[in-house]
Amino acid sequence: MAKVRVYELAKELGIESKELLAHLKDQGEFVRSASSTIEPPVVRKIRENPPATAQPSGDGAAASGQAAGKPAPRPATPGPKPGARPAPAPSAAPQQTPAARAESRPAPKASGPATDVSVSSERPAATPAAREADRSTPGPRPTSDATPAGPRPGPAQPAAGERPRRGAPTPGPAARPSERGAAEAGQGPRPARPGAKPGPRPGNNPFSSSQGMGRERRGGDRGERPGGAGGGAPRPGNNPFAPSQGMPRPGGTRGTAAGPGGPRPAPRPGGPRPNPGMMPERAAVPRPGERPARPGSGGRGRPGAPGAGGPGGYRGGPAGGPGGAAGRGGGPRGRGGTQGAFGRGGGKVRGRKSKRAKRAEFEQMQAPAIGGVNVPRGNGMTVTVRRGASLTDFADKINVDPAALVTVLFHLGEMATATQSLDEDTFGVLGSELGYDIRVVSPEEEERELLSSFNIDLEAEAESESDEDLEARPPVVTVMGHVDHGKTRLLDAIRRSEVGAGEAGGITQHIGAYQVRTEHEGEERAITFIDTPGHEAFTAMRARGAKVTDIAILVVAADDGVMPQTIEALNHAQAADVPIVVAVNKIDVDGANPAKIRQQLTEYNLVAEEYGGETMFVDVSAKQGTNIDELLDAVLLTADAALDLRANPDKDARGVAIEANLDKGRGAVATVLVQQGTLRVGDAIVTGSSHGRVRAMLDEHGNNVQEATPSRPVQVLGLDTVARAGDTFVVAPDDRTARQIAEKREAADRQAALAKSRKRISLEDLNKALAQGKVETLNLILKGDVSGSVEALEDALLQIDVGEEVDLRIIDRGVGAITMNNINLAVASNAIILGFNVRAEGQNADYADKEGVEIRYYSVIYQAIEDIENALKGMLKPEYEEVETGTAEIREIFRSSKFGNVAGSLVRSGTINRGAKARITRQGVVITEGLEIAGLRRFKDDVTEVREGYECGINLGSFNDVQVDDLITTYEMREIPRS
Ligand SMILES: Nc1nc2c(ncn2[C@@H]2O[C@H](COP(=O)(O)OP(=O)(O)OP(=O)(O)O)[C@@H](O)[C@H]2O)c(=O)[nH]1
Repeated sequence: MAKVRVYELAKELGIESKELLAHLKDQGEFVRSASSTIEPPVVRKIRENPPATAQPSGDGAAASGQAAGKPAPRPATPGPKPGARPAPAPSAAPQQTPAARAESRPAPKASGPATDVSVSSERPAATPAAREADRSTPGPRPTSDATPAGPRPGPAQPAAGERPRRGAPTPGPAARPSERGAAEAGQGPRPARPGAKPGPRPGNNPFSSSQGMGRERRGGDRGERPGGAGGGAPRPGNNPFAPSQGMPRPGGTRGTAAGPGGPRPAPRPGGPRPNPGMMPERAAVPRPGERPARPGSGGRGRPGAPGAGGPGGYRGGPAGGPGGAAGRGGGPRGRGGTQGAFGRGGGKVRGRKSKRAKRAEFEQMQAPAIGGVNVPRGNGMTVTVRRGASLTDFADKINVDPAALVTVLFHLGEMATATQSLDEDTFGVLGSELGYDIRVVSPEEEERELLSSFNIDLEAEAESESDEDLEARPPVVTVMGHVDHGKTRLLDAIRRSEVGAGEAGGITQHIGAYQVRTEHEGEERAITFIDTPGHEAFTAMRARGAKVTDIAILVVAADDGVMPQTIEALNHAQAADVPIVVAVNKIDVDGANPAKIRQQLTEYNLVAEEYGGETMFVDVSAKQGTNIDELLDAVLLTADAALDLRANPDKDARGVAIEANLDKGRGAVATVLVQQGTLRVGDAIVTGSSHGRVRAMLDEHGNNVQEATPSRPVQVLGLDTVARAGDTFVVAPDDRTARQIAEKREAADRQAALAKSRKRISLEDLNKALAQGKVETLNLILKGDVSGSVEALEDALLQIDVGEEVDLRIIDRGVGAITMNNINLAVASNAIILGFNVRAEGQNADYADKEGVEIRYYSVIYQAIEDIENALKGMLKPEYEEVETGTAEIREIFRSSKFGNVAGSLVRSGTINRGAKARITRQGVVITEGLEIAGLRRFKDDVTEVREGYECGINLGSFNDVQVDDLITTYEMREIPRS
């Protein structure tokens, strides 16, 4: 094709050659004269964009005429002239209009018109602003409820500015992005706003089919409609129930006046019908959890908030695109069903993770994997568990699966089931692995926690009390001392002194404690005495965490001197930080040497006042009642000097159960000592795991009392079960709370009992405990059948070379069966009991077991010594463990010439098997051991075993020294592996 010359083109364009020449030169073309040739691309460019004065003519006119004329007749663009197409902001409009006009012609590719193109491409950037301006003007938006849904300028702008650029009328690639998705097309620069007449969107240019405006136009048109017709059109993102509606999907397109779908049936001849392929990628579909659009929110979304504003929302595009404008308020209308089919259902299917699930996921990501399970790290967090807690309890506290903890523990070398009670050490191992500081709470803390869960906060109560609330209360005194030094007699003497004071009726009842009044420095003062002498009761209560005693009277017989139990009692009192008053008793006895007692006790830090110390010593005779008043004076002086004994009587009572029993006529009876507050008849009370309403209260004289103030012991009637000595009591707000506290305590006790099934301390783990510094002293309690063997055992044990690290102490010894007191002392002192030919039987054995006290039985002294020695050296190798299989009580003895004596017995527990090993005990003392059940009969039949509750005849072979009431215990020896 021949090259066109300047004059030819000028002629074609209907302008003068020199004008064209000048224009070309302005454009930078290398032309000299009218006969110069012009390169075809330049020709095309000029034809497309002739100089301003050019009049369309010929071909070019046809082309340009089309370009210019097309937008105007567009029926769907009500109002706006093409020139107004950018719908610019008012100020921008005038300048932009001409350019826009020019732009409506075929866009030049050449650099010259590029300015215009750029202007035009910028122009839409103004459009959103205009739209926003329009949006803000109350327009013909029909649905007023959609108003709040109006596009927020803020979020819409940036994206809006972007979008039009992409959709600029520049043919070619620039237009394509718009074409890519109906989403963009639909929302783009088109002002589907009331008042914002649809501007000259690129889509108005029928020649820019490749601009992607077809769809934009669709969207725009749709938008216009609803925009004009208002927000009634449900914009996808507008419908909170249709998360995926934001898509300009076919449904929307076709939808009634619905949002983007407010359709122009034929947006552009040949324009593609919307199809699912136009939908944005699936991932862009807003999910339920992401949709920001609430009803009425108009689908404006934050830029980039998926689903915020219809299509625009997906890509962070101009929020409030067509959907944004059109869809507001319309969600529920239109074709909700269709929307649901595409959107909501899909959203549901994908589901949404709850915050909790997300958090758990996050935590799991942070969790260490031990043994293939993930458990969140504690990062030093303190977790408290109660005694006897299990992995399940701990798991509950840190919100993990108990099974995971079982696995973790297993990988740490400890085997435990999820519900098994664990000891402190095991929790320690687990805690340090997982980063938790697991604290096994003490009984006191546990009690505090329990009560505070019922809004009974004893600490806060105490803190809130001012000095004015507190009133002086009598001291509570316990009498302790060595056996036969006169404790009981002294308590009697004190009680009698009260009678002597003229109390009507005297103290006739033993209720576990009593109060006496005495004149002290001209003032009548009361003193409360715990009527159970000996440190056993004292330790029993301490073992339960109860602190009852304010002052201890240590009774020492002047004719006997300081004895082991004197020291023991003294140690207990000092350990409990209880001041001591020494009663040097039996001064009436010949040979009594009170001075010697004073001198002996100085070795134990009890220095008499007359020797410059702080301890008051009073010489008394319990038998003769000598110096009893002086003793009471000394108690009060010591109390006043060493203690601040005050309590608030004006609150609900709190205290301790001193004694309890089941009375045939009155039911469960408990003697309680009120420590704070005032206990009244009718109060709902809970002590330990028993509870009830105080039906009546009796004092030590048997008199009914209506109320008991601090330090007052009273017998309480009305509890449902027998409380235990040392159980604390509180008055609860109501019966129900009292019952619930009792139930919780019972459950806690059960758990604690399970945990205690692991021994407090045993010879087997002694060496480990010593190594860990848990114990520095091995406390032993010796019980034997005769005093000679006990002494021999004690002497032998004390001669064991125990080294520097450990102290071996024999804290109690005695003759006879192992009693509850022995066990309580072992509990309080973490001691091991050695039974030499004696045993703990029945409930005592059960109690020891429950409390985790180890009792070792021996019949040969050297075995006991060897065991202790080996335990201290860490070399104890126990091979066998004795397991009791049954007990039978002898009811009758039948003499048989053929078999010898046959013991007619009742099986008390377990089973008695023929051939089993047996021992005979008489009142807790072993009579003989190593026997065998040689014959076993039920009536006339020989049997191999007899179960609990059945009677039988037992023949012990050649052993005939059986008596009625003897206990036959059968046992077997089981090998136990050492850990
Ligand atoms: N002569 C004399 N005998 C006393 C005195 N006090 C107690 N006794 C006697 O000493 C013996 C033991 O007295 P208890 O009061 O039973 O001694 P205890 O310390 O309570 O003894 P246990 O209950 O076994 O621990 C009794 O026979 C009393 O009569 C005293 O002051 N003078």
